[in-house]
Amino acid sequence: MDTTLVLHGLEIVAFICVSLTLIMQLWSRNNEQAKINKRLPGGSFGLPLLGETLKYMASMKTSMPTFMAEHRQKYGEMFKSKLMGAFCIVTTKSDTIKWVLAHEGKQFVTGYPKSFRKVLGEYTALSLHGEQWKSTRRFLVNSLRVELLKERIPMIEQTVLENLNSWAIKGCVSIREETKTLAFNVVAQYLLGSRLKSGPVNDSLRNDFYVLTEGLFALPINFPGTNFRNALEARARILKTLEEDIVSKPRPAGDEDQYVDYMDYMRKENLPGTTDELLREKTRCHILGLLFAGHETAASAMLFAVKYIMDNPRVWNELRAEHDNIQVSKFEGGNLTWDDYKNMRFSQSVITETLRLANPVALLWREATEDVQLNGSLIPKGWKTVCAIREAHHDPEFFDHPHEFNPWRHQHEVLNPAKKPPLLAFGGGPRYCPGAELARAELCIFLHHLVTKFDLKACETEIVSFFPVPMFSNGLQVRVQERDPATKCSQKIMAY
Ligand code: HEM
Repeated sequence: MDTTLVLHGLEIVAFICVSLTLIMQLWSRNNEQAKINKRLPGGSFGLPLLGETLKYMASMKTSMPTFMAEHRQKYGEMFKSKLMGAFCIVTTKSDTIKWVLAHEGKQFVTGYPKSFRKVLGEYTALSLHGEQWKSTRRFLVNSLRVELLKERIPMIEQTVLENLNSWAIKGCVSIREETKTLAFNVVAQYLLGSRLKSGPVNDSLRNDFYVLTEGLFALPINFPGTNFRNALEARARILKTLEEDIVSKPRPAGDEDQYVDYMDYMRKENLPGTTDELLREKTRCHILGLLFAGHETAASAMLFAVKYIMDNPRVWNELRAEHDNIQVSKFEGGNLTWDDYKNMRFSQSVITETLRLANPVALLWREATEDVQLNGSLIPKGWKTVCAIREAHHDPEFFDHPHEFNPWRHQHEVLNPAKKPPLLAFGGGPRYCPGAELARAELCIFLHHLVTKFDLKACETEIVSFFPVPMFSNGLQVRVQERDPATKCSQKIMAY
């Protein structure tokens, strides 16, 4: 037989075999996918590439976001979706969310979207997992511990007073701007001592954090003019400022400095592969992450607390009575103490209710490290699990009239303990916010001086929205006046 003919025949056989194998593989993969799909909860992946991202963002930019509630109604408490470029299972029920958060490092690890990790950096706590995260976490918990916080109460009070005293002079203020400045100054001093107290470096850093926040959950399109690109550039400027304007300058005597402390600590931890250059980069990134996490969240909580107490005279009066009582109990207007803070019970409920309705963190992101079976549905390995805490905070099963601002619902003595509302404002499980107590203390001190010294009046009607963070259309413009002397108390107020 002609050898060319034989070779030709063999080629055809080989071609058929390869094609058959490919078809079989494709078929089995489709089969596998079909089996997985059957085990996924209901839901929709939305548009190709974009998924449901734009739909979610558009909903969060309104005053009454309905994306999650509508999906929950249609598909149940867990549903599949595609958000920020990732296939995900969204959970909206507090029990399920708590379970997911509690299994950090086991079935789940942190899984924030690409834009978030790129903008905040790979070395911030929320991007790290495994041993690197554990050692950073130990440092965080230690540096934000209660004993240290107690010592810093005078510093926080001083910073609050400096900020608030300028309000009355200005007359009409943007509460968003003012609370951003205040919260930034508190956390900057907490971390870096007096170096960042005020001035042009402080101003430029704060402005860069505005830009950075806008890009955190933007589509990761690295093109001039996009929010993502602007945020990356802001990040680079922040890191440069930290290195050149803060760290390289001599530390004032008596200042604490978490930058140096973190570097020393990580050097001692001696994680494999850590060069000196990498250590400096990690440290800058760590401080950037803390400055961000510590001020954007607390500022947002202060902003919304102001709005809610202004809109609810009964709350304002009860809050004022609580703080007037504390004030008259002090000798000649002495400074606030840790015990005073611990006595601000109604204020704590106001803060909790503010965070329930307008938590600065709407979604917590995890990634499944293995196939997880949850509530009868599958979360496939490698998929994101999105914990919708804002939605859980509006669950009518736990919160009557969930859209109403009602701080009294958190006063546990009047609650049936079995129905204690599930609060996830500071997360849960091993990643529970290490700055929660600092944030609460700062907010309480802020409320104390606000309601005891000033009367507030809204300047205009503003529209609220919740993306990328909760905010008001004009930053909440408020007319601030010294408190009417007729309402000042000279005696302890007994009944409130
Ligand atoms: C009202 C204010 C605050 C709110 C609502 C808040 C909320 C949260 C939430 C929900 C988490 C968990 C994220 C997750 O599990 O994925 C978290 C983590 C974190 N928070 Fe806060 N936070 C606040 C204030 C602060 C402050 C003042 C600091 C520090 C100065 C801080 C530092 C951090 C850090 C470093 C983490 C990451 C912890 C880890 O990954 O182990 N936060 N925060």
